[in-house]
Amino acid sequence: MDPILDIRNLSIRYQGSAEPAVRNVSFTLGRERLGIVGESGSGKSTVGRAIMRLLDTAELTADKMTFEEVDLLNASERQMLKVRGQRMSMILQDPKFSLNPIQRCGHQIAEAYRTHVRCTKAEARQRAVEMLEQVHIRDPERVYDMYPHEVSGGMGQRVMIAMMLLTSPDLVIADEPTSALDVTIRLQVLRILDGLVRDKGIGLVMISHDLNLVRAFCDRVLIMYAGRLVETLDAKHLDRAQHPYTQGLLAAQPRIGGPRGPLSVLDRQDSWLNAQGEVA
Ligand SMILES: Nc1ncnc2c1ncn2[C@@H]1O[C@H](COP(=O)(O)OP(=O)(O)OP(=O)(O)O)[C@@H](O)[C@H]1O
Repeated sequence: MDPILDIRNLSIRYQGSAEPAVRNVSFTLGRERLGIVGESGSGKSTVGRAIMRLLDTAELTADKMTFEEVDLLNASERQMLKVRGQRMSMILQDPKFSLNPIQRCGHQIAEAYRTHVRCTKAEARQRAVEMLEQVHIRDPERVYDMYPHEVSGGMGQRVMIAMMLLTSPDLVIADEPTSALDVTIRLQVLRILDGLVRDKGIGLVMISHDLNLVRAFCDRVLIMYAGRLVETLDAKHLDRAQHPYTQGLLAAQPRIGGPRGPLSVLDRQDSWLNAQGEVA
């Protein structure tokens, strides 16, 4: 089956920056959960925003960058408006910044529905309530009428996912979707995302700092370091990592139940990148 995403040699340089934020990154995505892991500033979110074509202030080059039949390098903004929000969606870390603070949660979902589908206000409301049910909100009529500041972080994140599901996207990019949530709520949100991959066959890109989370949740993992893709591994075979950066990340993970001792600290080496700045 053709991949949902096919990216070859993607490089991105922000205007005014001497160094590219992303260099020669290549990967494909099928109907699977793909993790992108790396430290802060390694370029993970830049890759996510590039796929959505949300980088106005950056120069982007690639040999190929396609989403299904859409050529993301050459698509017009008009085409992208149709693709973005309908066939591909993004979930960000904190719903507080994504939801409109002065509109009731359900109203925001209903209005989003009406931008895509011609229908009455009552039909849009009905659809919004159904979406809230789909993300396991127990009392959807009540949550429909709540303002974003009245719902918890986990509930807000589910409202965002409900909004995203309106158009049955094929690709979801989740950028640290659970970092602001406590452990039990995090599991609920992950279960919903997992259901989307299993039941609806979407492709999910999960951007995260958390190697343990990605290891448990994803099928494959891309490891980024200093804008480069240093390694791609099956999540269940992370322990077979060859690159010293990945090995260092794994060694730096605290282990519950293991012997206590000082946590290992990642010691970066210039030799991880060669003189041309490529992965050694
Ligand atoms: N709008 C921007 N303008 C200029 N430089 C930027 C911009 N956004 C990000 N950068 C730079 O690009 C590099 C990659 O940033 P990016 O946010 O993609 O990293 P990240 O791995 O997602 O980090 P984090 O985990 O902290 O979100 C960093 O050096 C960052 O400072």
